[in-house]
Amino acid sequence: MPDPGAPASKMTARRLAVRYDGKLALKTVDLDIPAGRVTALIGPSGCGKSTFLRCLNRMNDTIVGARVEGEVTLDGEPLYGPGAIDPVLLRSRVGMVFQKPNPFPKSIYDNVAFGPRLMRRVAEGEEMDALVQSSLEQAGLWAEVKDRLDAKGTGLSGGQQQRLCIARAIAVGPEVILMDEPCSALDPIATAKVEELIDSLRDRFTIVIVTHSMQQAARVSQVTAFFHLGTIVEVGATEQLFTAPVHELTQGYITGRFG
Ligand SMILES: Nc1ncnc2c1ncn2[C@@H]1O[C@H](COP(=O)(O)OP(=O)(O)OP(=O)(O)O)[C@@H](O)[C@H]1O
Repeated sequence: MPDPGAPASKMTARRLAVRYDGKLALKTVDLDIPAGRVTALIGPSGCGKSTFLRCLNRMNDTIVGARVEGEVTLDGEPLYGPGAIDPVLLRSRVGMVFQKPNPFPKSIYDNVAFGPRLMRRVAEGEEMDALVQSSLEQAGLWAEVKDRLDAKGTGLSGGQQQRLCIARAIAVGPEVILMDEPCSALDPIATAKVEELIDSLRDRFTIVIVTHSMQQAARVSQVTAFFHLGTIVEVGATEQLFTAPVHELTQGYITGRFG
């Protein structure tokens, strides 16, 4: 029987398959992504985690030779095929934060204002100032940069740059934030800050994170999906998956026997 307390699915994937130059990288994956939760995607290198993540905001469209089959929905609306959401609108609803912090070579302020300006979301001046401030506050960076908003974003530390990229993603008002190994280029202190931030954001956003660190998945996520050779072997509540995995392959991976 369905659990009445379970959150609704914000996004769903059905029979999702991806080929690169004809070679199958993701094989008929089904996954429900619950609203207002952090979903972690784990698994050995090359198992298809990033490929899956990129399907959730059509980033695979930008890769020559990539072909996506199957269905993905956002609040029930299709991302692919007839009646699909416009990809530009989709990327404002489903934002992305990459492995390596990639601020634009612009001021801290202009980094955050970039998306809202492009989409003509808010007027310049007070309204934009307020949006920049609130985005930086939500990303836990405001206190550190409020006196130097004109300084280059690229001059910040790695951890600050990654939080700036999160502020930039937040500024366009997304509903879902995808993160592809967002801490892999950061030191442990910067990592801890970003992890705290992820936890604080899940009230307002649905988050999907690819991580190589099982400790990180256990710390930040409520749901974990274990990928292996292009398929999902097991998905469930994070605590359950790490303490009592059902599948032998999951057990092998989380105990470090392979991967
Ligand atoms: N742009 C691309 N062109 C061709 N093949 C690709 C491309 N991106 C990924 N692949 C292949 O698709 C498969 C899945 O890769 P993907 O990067 O999604 O895995 P991953 O689990 O995220 O790996 P990692 O943990 O190492 O980042 C791999 O065999 C990879 O070589």
